[in-house]
Amino acid sequence: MTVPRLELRGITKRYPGVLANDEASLCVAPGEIHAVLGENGAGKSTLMKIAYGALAPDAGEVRWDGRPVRLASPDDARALGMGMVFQHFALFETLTVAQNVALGLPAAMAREAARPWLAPLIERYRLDLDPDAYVGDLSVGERQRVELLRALAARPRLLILDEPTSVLSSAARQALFRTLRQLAQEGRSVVYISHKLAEIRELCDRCTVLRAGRTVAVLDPRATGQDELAALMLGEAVDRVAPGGAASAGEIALSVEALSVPAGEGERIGLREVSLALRAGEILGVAGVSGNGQSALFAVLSGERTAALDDAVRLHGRPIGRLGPAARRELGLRAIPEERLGRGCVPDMGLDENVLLTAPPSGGWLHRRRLTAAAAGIVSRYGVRAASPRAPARSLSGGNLQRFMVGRELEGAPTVLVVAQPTWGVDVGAAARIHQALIDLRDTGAAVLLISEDMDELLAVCDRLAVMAAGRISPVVTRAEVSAEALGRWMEGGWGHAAA
Ligand SMILES: Nc1ncnc2c1ncn2[C@@H]1O[C@H](COP(=O)(O)OP(=O)(O)OP(=O)(O)O)[C@@H](O)[C@H]1O
Repeated sequence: MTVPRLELRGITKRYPGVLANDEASLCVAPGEIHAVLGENGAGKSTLMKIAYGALAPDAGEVRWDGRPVRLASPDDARALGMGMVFQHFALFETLTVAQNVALGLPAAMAREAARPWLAPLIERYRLDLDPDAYVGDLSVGERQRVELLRALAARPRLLILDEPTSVLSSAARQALFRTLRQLAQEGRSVVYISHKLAEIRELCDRCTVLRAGRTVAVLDPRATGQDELAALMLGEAVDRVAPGGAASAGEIALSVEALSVPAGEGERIGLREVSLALRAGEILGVAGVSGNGQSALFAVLSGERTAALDDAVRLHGRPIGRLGPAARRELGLRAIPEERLGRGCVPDMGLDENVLLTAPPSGGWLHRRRLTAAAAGIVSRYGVRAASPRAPARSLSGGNLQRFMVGRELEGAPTVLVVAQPTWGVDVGAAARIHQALIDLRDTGAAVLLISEDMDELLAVCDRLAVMAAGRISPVVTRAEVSAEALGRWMEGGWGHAAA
């Protein structure tokens, strides 16, 4: 039998009130693409941080090439030949792509020497990045690709990817898969964490399933059905989303008219002549590869960025272009951004205090007990795993924080909801619950604008769809009229001919 490249034995890790890993194990062979699957909070990230030396286990052993190793820090793991792409970005915004890559390389590799082979590396992995661009000017999708590039630059013998495809287009995902298969053929190992069961079945040779911190199965994902995989990780079957009756769209609830805005901080593209009318009682999807103006669209609709003129944006017919987010919330508009930490939540504040962020108390009085009760309500209704309703936001697993934020905004009973990538990082069970919640909200007559890169998600819940490309928006089509080819063409900005 070949010696495993990486082996984790009996790993236990306890946080206050939570047993994140409970004698968990993982065994990855050379040249293998190995999936780690588990519901939100199952302990995947914790286990990976331990493998990568970012976290010390309370008990258990890490083995590399058959020998026990003590990893005091990620530097030790990198020195062995491990690379990792984290779910949350750890990039320097004031530095360029090339500088960020150089900083990620082991000191032994000449840093300046990175420059000449960087462009071919970007080309080879189809990462579509400018080495001289400042990371601060890049979109979320592009930053994700910088993280990936940084890991690949060190030529790792084992690469851990924590939900790498959540912000990739399907073409980029296929390119990534080709790359990962190539890495595996070269004898390198890949550990692949994802909630996307279809991807795991397409890409991975083996799959370790975690439930409540324990390893409950190691299997061949290709020989296991999707429903079976979901049931294994959740311990129960997943409810199917009921799309509900055909929506009877009502009055225009939110609209922008020929709006152009320059690219904001952290954006490459702004909005170019965007007109959009969202109606009550419908879910309108905005598809497209991130970095094409979606964040500018989100910002001008949520009020994070105000327009020069009041009537550039209208809510229920009322000009609101110059109103900020709080004033728009008063008028019934809620917005859920794609970045969870920092923008949607204050990481060091408790969940109860985070409720306060978008629901300030009436009369100016703070009732801590009421806040805690509100947070507890969201925690139970949206199945959020948290040590308590007062637990700091940063102590939640990524997917659980996303559930909490979606729940918090839905509880505000908005008449208009603008939401970006609502199921980024959530497991299949929670994704189904969030989709159902959006459909239920629509059925109450609310208008929902869903900005997403996930075509399956858009087709599952939207009544009408448009595509964003290069800061422009395509014609809007109903779900019945949608063709995958047309959408693909539109994502390249080619609706001039398509619409004719
Ligand atoms: N720094 C921390 N402090 C307290 N609890 C934590 C901390 N980090 C993680 N936890 C808890 O440990 C458990 C496992 O979290 P982990 O992030 O490993 O889950 P995960 O499987 O990666 O989830 P997801 O799919 O949502 O990313 C969760 O209950 C989480 O709340």
